[in-house]
Amino acid sequence: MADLGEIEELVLVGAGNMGGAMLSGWVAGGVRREAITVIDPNPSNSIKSLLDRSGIRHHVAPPDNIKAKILVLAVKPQVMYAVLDTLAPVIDENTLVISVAAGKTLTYFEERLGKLAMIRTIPNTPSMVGRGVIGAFANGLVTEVGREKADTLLSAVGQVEWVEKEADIDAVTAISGSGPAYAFYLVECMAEAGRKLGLDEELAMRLARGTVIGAGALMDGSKDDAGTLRKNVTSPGGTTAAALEQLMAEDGLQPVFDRALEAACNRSRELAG
Ligand SMILES: NC(=O)C1=CN([C@@H]2O[C@H](COP(=O)(O)OP(=O)(O)OC[C@H]3O[C@@H](n4cnc5c(N)ncnc54)[C@H](O)[C@@H]3O)[C@@H](O)[C@H]2O)C=CC1
Ligand SMILES: O=C(O)[C@@H]1CCC=N1
Repeated sequence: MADLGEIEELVLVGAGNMGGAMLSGWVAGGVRREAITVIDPNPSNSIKSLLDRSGIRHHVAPPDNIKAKILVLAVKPQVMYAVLDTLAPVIDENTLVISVAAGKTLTYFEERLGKLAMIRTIPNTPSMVGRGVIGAFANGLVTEVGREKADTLLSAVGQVEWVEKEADIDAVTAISGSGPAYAFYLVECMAEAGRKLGLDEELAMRLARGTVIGAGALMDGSKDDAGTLRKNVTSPGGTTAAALEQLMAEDGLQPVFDRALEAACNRSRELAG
């Protein structure tokens, strides 16, 4: 495992939700501030204050006095094309490129940046609190050392899962990339159902939110699988069984999740172009 303190010439392009989360993780994890350059024409106030506090170099456009050893691309897929056109000054043949953009394939990057060592990743928003899940795929030009460095950088914000086939990244995007939204939607639905049962709206939200947070923490500390944890809540003939009978009626939520994740996976493929 490489050491965050040994990272050199790390250039981050786009310091929004994802780029900003990674930047915070790197700073907290010990990447030297001199090793980082941020390129973002319009960083949020919180990122500006992190940059000011930590004294990290910041540019509104790619400077011509730095060659990135590692270049992290964290702009929206829709602006990626225009951004890639500006990056020649910060890239050479030794640059390792790491993309976090949904959908954008390694072929897309190779066609615009040339044949470089490249890693396509898909993180998720819990990366903001160091609890992300990050899917990653490396092309054949990534060395063992490059992969270790990338693993160390990504591990600063969460759990890294390497996949063997690039196509799997679309499915990873559908589960863990977009997945936090499904969990938040579950909280919204539980709270709304509680409100309909007569509870104060804010109380219902506190109960739903606390329950999902608590269930996550319980799962985190447990060796049991999700099904066993569910069965532990479910007394025969009790309240949970009554609720699950509704949730699992006919095929239950599975067909809904099948359709939802298929839609996300397809959208990820569409974003490739
Ligand atoms: N938000 C999410 O849950 C996830 C997002 N992603 C991917 O992460 C990437 C970034 O998404 P977010 O962080 O959510 O977007 P964001 O909008 O929060 O951040 C994008 C950042 O890029 C900056 N930017 C715009 N034009 C630029 C340019 N020409 N040069 C440099 N920086 C520029 C913006 O000022 C902004 O700070 C996207 O490609 C997205 O697909 C991946 C997984 C999850
Ligand atoms: O919705 C999106 O396209 C991005 C990628 C995964 C999560 N957010």
